[in-house]
Amino acid sequence: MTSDTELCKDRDNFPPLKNDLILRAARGEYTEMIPVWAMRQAGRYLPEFREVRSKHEFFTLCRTPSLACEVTLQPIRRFNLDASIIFSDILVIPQALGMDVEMIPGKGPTFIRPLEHPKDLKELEHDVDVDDKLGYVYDAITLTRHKLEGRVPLIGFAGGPWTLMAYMIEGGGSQTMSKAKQWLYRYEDESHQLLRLLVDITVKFLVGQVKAGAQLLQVFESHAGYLGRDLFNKYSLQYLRDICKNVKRELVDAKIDPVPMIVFARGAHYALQELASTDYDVISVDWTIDPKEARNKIGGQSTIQGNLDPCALYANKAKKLIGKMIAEFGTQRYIANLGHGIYPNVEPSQLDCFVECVHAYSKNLNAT
Ligand SMILES: Cc1c2[nH]c(c1CCC(=O)O)Cc1[nH]c(c(CCC(=O)O)c1C)Cc1[nH]c(c(CCC(=O)O)c1C)Cc1[nH]c(c(CCC(=O)O)c1C)C2
Repeated sequence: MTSDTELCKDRDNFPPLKNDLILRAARGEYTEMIPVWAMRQAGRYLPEFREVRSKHEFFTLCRTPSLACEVTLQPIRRFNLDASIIFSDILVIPQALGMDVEMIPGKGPTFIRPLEHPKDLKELEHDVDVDDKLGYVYDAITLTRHKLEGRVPLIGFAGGPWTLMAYMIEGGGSQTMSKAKQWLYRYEDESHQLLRLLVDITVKFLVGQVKAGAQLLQVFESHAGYLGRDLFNKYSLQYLRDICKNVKRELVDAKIDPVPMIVFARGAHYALQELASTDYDVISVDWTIDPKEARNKIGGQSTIQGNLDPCALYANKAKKLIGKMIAEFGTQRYIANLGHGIYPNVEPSQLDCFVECVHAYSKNLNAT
């Protein structure tokens, strides 16, 4: 038996992939049924996650490859999902830049000393060795690729630069993002400086994740909706575009096949056309966007991911809502998902119903 410590470093002998549905959908190839996964599929709605979590602090889970691997696999054991996503958090990048973040029960991630003024940028570690600081994520990815035994592809991820900037300034969640937006209006140059720093680190981090075994990548620009068209175009779009372009270029330069990339700019209705003109292969949309409108705006060149309201899983007639979503998106160039992360009080059986319904309905539609 090879130990976890050895498997964490073995990037050469991954088991062959048995289910490539999501990769085919991302590349625009035919899929006999719609691939499906759920954002935050590893998490508190699963009793087995709460059990592990009760014994370990959140960031200890992220930093311990065997634990991160275990909670990544939990939803894969239970449901017929078509992708796994490595258990980690978008806030590991601010941590790598030298900021302390704690997970406070009932409150969520909290920065001990958020950025208050542009002069605080000097305190960040500008020459951070990403591969060294975040090597624990790479080890978790490599180990998980082995332990998945090729059942489904493994997704790596990072936060979008504006979303990370917002957390670094707000110090945690916020209703308005008014402190972070104040920077955008008042300290334009310093905002761009911070966003560029985040882009550089994110590119290295995502390339490192692919080298470690990630088979797709998703960028979570979860706070896009706070911006509106003008601020989004100025402070998010170009940086999201650069991340994708640079990750793909660096992989080609390193003679590694680029992997499909997904962008989730939550709330960015106004930017669907622009996002479709970037190099991202998949545009992920939230539940407030109408499927047909999304298709029209995004066009035929990109795959769409989304977008069931996470609360629709509570409905007595969830199957009907899932059927409607599939009928509207169609079965091709489509990855079924929720419009945002699954909530902690969802019953695991409700996610099972989502997965099974997507598969059954789409197989049926493809057969007719
Ligand atoms: C399970 C979990 C995670 N993060 C947090 C939790 C719950 C904390 C706990 O157990 O105490 C805290 C945790 N981490 C964060 C939050 C949101 C805080 C807030 O804005 O109020 C919380 C509660 C920050 C965060 N973290 C993440 C995002 C982007 C996605 C999104 O928009 O939801 C964001 C915004 C990404 C993330 N976070 C996580 C994953 C795991 C992989 C999976 O999807 O299964 C991923 C992809 C894991």
